[in-house]
Amino acid sequence: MRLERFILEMENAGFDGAIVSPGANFYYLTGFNLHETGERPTLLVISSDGAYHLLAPAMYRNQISNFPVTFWSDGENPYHKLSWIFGELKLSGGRLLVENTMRADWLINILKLGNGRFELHPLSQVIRELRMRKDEKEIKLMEHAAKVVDRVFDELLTWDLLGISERELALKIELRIRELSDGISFEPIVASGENAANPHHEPGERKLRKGDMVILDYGARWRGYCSDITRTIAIGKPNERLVEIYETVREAQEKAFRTVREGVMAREVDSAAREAISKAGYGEYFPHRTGHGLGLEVHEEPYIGPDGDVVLGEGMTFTIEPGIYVPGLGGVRIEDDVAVVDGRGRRLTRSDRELILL
Ligand SMILES: CC(C)C[C@H](N)C(=O)N1CCC[C@H]1C(=O)O
Repeated sequence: MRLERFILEMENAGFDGAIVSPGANFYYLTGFNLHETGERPTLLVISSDGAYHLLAPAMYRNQISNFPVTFWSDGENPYHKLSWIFGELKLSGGRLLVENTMRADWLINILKLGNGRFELHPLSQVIRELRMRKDEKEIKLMEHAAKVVDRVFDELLTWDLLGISERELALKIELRIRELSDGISFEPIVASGENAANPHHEPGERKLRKGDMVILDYGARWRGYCSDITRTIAIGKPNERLVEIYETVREAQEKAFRTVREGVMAREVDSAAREAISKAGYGEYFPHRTGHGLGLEVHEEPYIGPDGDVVLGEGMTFTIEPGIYVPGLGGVRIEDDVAVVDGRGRRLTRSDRELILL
């Protein structure tokens, strides 16, 4: 069980306990998807002695079973109950891990209860090692999420794209992802023409026209796990320079993928892509890392950048997505999701990477 493995790691690292609020780590450890509790304090308290207890709003009563839990109702003070939980778990002080993204008001109240006796550290310090290595079941879920985005890509190539606005196309992509999966893993990016020079362009009213290169970046979620794909397509014949840029990015992506194997540093994958792009004279137009870990979150460890000091290992899953962005002209990005399986890189997304002219 994940929670037991986590407790072991936490104890080995010399921590007395952990406090986890809703989010990917909470889901990873409990299996409960309580992402919507908002401002209502919801906290998983774990002691390195092996005991754990959840504090949750009473309105989530039906979503939590077979787990030690104390509910609080609107109008009650949840921190009185949290204080009781600390007592039960004998957590009166010491070194505690806390969720990196915990709300400040919850954190302040926890510190008050600790009365100066808690020394807080980020949870990621211990949980990152567990989260980074996916087991077979997790990889299967990610494969499913990847299949959904591949299918959406196949389908969108049959849509009438000439004259559609970026916003409309992003909506159509989102709708189709929602029909085929549990939802989107992030708001789709549709960046056409000169807008494609912005890696995180927000789809707007610009309509797709002949000669455009269009970056499409979108993802699906399946049973908590994410996919993330980018393809760049051309509407009619694009300008020669953009075709050259496309081929450079395609080669960079391929070279980076071929570098993936167990024992290689994340930064080696990044430099394979970066070198190919720099050699073609576009180094200054590649402003971001080559990729990022992917799993319960769309951005997680290991990060595949120039400073990537993680040694790639079995079960790690990440994207490879080099890009070139030239202001006033446009841009190209090609992205696949990759898993390290049997020591080698395996592409989870498999859509065509040749330049497609519509
Ligand atoms: C959530 C993002 C928009 C997904 C996207 N595929 C992505 O991760 N990136 C696009 C440009 C670089 C990269 C990033 O690191 O943000």
